[in-house]
Amino acid sequence: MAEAETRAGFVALIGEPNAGKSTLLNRMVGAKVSIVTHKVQTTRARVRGVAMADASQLIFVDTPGLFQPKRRLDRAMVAAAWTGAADADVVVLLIEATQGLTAGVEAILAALDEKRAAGQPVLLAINKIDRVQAENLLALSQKMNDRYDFDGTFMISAEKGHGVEDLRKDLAARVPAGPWLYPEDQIADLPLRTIAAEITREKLTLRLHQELPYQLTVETENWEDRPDGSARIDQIIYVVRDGHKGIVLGKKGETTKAVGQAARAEMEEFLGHRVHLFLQVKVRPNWQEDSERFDAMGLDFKDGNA
Ligand SMILES: Nc1nc2c(ncn2[C@@H]2O[C@H](COP(=O)(O)OP(=O)(O)OP(=O)(O)O)[C@@H](O)[C@H]2O)c(=O)[nH]1
Repeated sequence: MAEAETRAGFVALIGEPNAGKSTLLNRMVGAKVSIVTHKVQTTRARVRGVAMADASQLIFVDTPGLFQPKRRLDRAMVAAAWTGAADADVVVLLIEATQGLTAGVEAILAALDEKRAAGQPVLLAINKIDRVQAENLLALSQKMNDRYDFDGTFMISAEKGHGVEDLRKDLAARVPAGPWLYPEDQIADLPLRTIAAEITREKLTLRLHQELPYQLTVETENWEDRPDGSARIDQIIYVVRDGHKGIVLGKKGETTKAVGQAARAEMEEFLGHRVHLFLQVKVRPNWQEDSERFDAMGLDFKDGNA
């Protein structure tokens, strides 16, 4: 008997900030490749994870949150999101059951009407169903399907896992027949340096709350694998103003120290070996306007129409 036919394809997850894209990706892929926090707009790099579903390989393009672009960097993020969606074999629009058909979701649907490639299937996944009543959910599903011709509707809780298997199975059947594109054990094609920088940025965001989450960036400057199996990782936290340096450092450097400890622990868990992490805080004014940095973050500025 012939073996099951292999399939492989790209799946774009799109949705408003905070819809739960990273949570869903992590659950599908089964490893923490995209950073989840309670803050909106955490996905700055284009993160892809690879999930296996029966004989199918699903390559997820986790797009940055789609929102109204204000600065040049933001426009590049939106362009990156659409680039991912345009190339995908299947698009999954993730919305929040608690929010429903918001103006933001409307804007995405309008953009989909315009940009959707011929024959490109678009699925609707209503997320966070653990937080709403069943009858409200059915009404929302009806409303969404009246508004847009979805190829399928799934009700899920990315966090709790409800409905995720059904979505995975459906995606597995939709991607085209063909050889797998990634080795089976490969979970992400993001460079480890970027993942390490994202981990530190997540810890900073959690620690600093309201203070300046959107105005700093983290870069991994140096990574040295040591003969004893550990790694020395040097990172720089860039802030835009001198006054921010003190906030990031904290009294006697205690904020940076706590961030470093939390980030190191997570890096060790992710990498499976010991890490010596060194953090420095530097001022770099207007990094958001610095187009050279976009490539380093996985964003293609050329598509940014800025
Ligand atoms: N109750 C509940 N919360 C969820 C669920 N899925 C995600 N969340 C929470 O919603 C918040 C946002 O989730 P993320 O996965 O970071 O959302 P995102 O769409 O990737 O957000 P951006 O990176 O800002 O685009 C987090 O606090 C999650 O824990 C769910 O099924 N139920």
